[in-house]
Amino acid sequence: MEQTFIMIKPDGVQRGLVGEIIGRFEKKGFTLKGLKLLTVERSFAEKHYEDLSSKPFFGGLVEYIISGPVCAMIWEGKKVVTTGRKIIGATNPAESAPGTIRGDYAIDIGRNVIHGSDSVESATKEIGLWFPEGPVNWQSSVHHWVYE
Ligand SMILES: Nc1ncnc2c1ncn2[C@@H]1O[C@H](COP(=O)(O)OP(=O)(O)OP(=O)(O)O)[C@@H](O)[C@H]1O
Repeated sequence: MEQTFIMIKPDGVQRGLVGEIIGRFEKKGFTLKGLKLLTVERSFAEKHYEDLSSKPFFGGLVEYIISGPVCAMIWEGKKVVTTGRKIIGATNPAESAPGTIRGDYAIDIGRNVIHGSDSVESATKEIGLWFPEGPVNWQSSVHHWVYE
C-alpha cells in the first residue's frame, strides 16, 4: 500500500493543530504508520529541502523549519500521496480552498503549517530520511470497513 510523508511544521505544532491534522487523516481512513515529535538540525532541514536550495526563500524556509519541534508522520493508504496533497491544499494559503488544512488554518506561504510529499518517489526518499528505522508494522482492524 502507498505511503506518504507528512510533517506538521513548527507553526502548526505551536498553534496546537497537531490533533486536528492527525484527525483529518485518520477520519479519511488513512493509517498512521509512523509518528514522532522532534526538532531538526539545520543540516537536516537543508537536506530535506535540498531541491529548493537555489530559491531565494531557502534560507528563511530552513530557519522556519528548525525554529521549533515538528511532527513527522508516515501515513498509508490507497493514493495517499495525491489525496494527502489535496487534504493539505495549495502551497500558498491565499490559493488554498476552504476545507483544506492550509485553506482553513494558514494565511502566509512562509507559515503554511504542513508539508506533504509531492510524489511517490519523494515520499520514499523523505520516509527514508525521517524514519530510517522504517514504518511501524501493524494492520488496522477497520481495513475492510474502508476498502471494498
Ligand atoms: N515564495 C515563497 N516564499 C516563502 N516560502 C515559500 C515560498 N514558496 C515556497 N515556500 C515554502 O517552501 C515550502 C516548499 O515549497 P514547495 O514549492 O516544495 O511547496 P509544497 O510542495 O506545497 O510545500 P511542502 O514541500 O512544504 O509540502 C512551502 O511549503 C513553503 O513553506
